[in-house]
Amino acid sequence: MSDRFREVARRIFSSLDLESALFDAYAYLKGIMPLDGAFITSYDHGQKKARVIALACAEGGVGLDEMISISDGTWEMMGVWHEESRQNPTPWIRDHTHPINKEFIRLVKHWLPSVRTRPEGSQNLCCTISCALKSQGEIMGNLILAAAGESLYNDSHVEVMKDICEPFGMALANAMRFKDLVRDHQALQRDTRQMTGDVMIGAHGGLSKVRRLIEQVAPTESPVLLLGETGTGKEVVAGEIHKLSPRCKGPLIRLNCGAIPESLMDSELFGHQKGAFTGAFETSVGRFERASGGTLFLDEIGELPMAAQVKLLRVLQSGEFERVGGTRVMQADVRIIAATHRNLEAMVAEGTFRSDLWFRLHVFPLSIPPLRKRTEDIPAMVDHFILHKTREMNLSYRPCLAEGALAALMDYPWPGNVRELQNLVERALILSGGRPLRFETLLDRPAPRAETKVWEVTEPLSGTFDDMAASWIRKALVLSHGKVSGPNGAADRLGLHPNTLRSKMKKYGIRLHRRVNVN
Ligand SMILES: Nc1ncnc2c1ncn2[C@@H]1O[C@H](COP(=O)(O)OP(=O)(O)OP(=O)(O)O)[C@@H](O)[C@H]1O
Repeated sequence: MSDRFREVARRIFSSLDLESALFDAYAYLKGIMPLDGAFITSYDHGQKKARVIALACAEGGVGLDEMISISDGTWEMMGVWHEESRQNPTPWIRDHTHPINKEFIRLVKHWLPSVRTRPEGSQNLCCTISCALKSQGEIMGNLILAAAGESLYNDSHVEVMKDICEPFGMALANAMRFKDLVRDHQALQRDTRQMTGDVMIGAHGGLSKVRRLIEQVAPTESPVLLLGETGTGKEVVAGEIHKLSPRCKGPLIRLNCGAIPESLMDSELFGHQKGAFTGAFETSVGRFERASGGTLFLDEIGELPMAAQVKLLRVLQSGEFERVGGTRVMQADVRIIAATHRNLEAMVAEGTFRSDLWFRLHVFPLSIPPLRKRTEDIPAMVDHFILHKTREMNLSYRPCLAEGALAALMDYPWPGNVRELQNLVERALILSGGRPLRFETLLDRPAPRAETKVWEVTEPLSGTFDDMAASWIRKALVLSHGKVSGPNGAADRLGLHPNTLRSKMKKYGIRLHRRVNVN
């Protein structure tokens, strides 16, 4: 394997964006041969049109995916070339006098506005060297390298082309497959949204204020922080923001920060190069790259480990990131929506969430009220869930509600919010056997009632908050026999991270080398 092959392969496979990979390869090739532009094209023989998939020149890489009509004369010559390339893949040199190159200059002027504005004549001489790009024996397209001037390419450049056409062919095939996958994924997302209703119930009721805020923030690029109890619809709101944003044609990619082990978090966010760590058998694309041009929804952001918080902050500040084990700096082209059911401000005070990251995310906080505070939405939600669950469950009938059923729902505190209501409707449908739906018995259990505890103050306050906190820490240390971390340790009993507990012990002057006094 030649060094040229290795270097070009490394560059052309460095990114799923064919245009940036092509620009990387172009920068390398420009150092070893005359070069002003590199083009990856394919031809539609039915329509007699050329498709420019990507091009790279001094200004950078551009992904075009544009169809251009070609004159009949040129098309015939292209047909001959295409047929010959099928039989014999030797690269072709075309000098500045070749008629195809005259047509090529016309196309280059069309694709590159900067060429049009250069002094007349400076771009009118053009040599090209091109080769067919094949994958599994099929011609997928062509690589055309072009330089302004006369008779610039010779046999040594043919050897370069022979070396590099294979990785270019594979990269083109992968890029086309990736594009298909993205298209499939978007279609699937559309279908899923249609199946689940793709509507935010309550937009004109209990969520009307939320709806107004969504409409105000969606057109901007600002990060949004969604706050609300579990199941209130934070993901639904994130979807609405994305849908109404200028990024709506791009992907909406979700990462549940609470579901990824800490050791894999960097790789999930930023991707990794093959061999970056034990088990990294393949290069993997992270969520930042997958969300490129769209929105990255970071759910359960409060669960993001400290080390990952630092890295996320760095990306939000610089707009750049690298894959784990990679050397190439990539631009982050995403809009961030984060969500949490936790009190991030308290976490910042406690030292478990970085204050600088909180400031970055807290640009536009949007609170979604719990369902018990917008019971007016319950009837429409029940209707909506009955409609969609009967479809999903392939039921031939659509049951109605029994008398008093709605009243029972309106009276319930809904600790699990909309998700709990959705599950309840599904359970009632399964049990109904076609009879009117009733919920009373399903609700007949001691629900964990949020916000219903009545606090009674029987004693006056004695001491400050710090005094109380220090006293609790001492008690927890006594109960855990001085053990700070681990199961049944003081940190565990207090619901704190051991490091947080240690820093608080330092703050309150609590030491462990002698018996801890409770008071
Ligand atoms: N306003 C709404 N209209 C229609 N469906 C909703 C609405 N709000 C929530 N849902 C449905 O309720 C379920 C839970 O919503 P979602 O996952 O968005 O909640 P969440 O706040 O993100 O929950 P968690 O905090 O657990 O991640 C989903 O199936 C969602 O489709």
